[in-house]
Amino acid sequence: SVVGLQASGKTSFVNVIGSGQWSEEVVPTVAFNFRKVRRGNVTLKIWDVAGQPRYRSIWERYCNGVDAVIFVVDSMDKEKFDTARFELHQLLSQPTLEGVPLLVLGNKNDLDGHAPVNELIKAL
Ligand SMILES: Nc1nc2c(ncn2[C@@H]2O[C@H](COP(=O)(O)OP(=O)(O)OP(=O)(O)O)[C@@H](O)[C@H]2O)c(=O)[nH]1
Ligand SMILES: [Mg+2]
Repeated sequence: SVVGLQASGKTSFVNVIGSGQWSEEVVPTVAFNFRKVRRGNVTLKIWDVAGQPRYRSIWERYCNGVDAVIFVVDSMDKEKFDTARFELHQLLSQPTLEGVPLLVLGNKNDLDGHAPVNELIKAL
């Protein structure tokens, strides 16, 4: 399951994993997208969940029972780190998520001025 604030780049990330292609033509996700991606003998079933405030309460439903959660952060958007931190910790405090592996992915690090990893760790 891929979650994180709106415009952090979740759908773009899943597109790149799925088709190896980057597109500027990405629209904000409504609710969620489901995508199956095959890599060798592995099939990834990916929930790409919407990040706008009204959808955040459904994250838990898509994270509950998965093999891993990826929390995507826009490492350029420092003003949203506090909100990202709040939402991440809110999600992790759900009893249903106990023991689920988590990857925090600092995205948009192609842009000049993005927060380095240790700043992201501190902020989140
Ligand atoms: N420079 C740069 N831009 C990115 C990157 N990833 C995504 N973007 C841009 O960020 C914007 C939002 O990307 P989306 O993939 O739609 O973000 P999202 O997290 O799926 O957003 P929601 O579906 O609304 O939750 C788009 O304009 C993307 O082109 C990246 O790694 N670098
Ligand atoms: Mg999206």
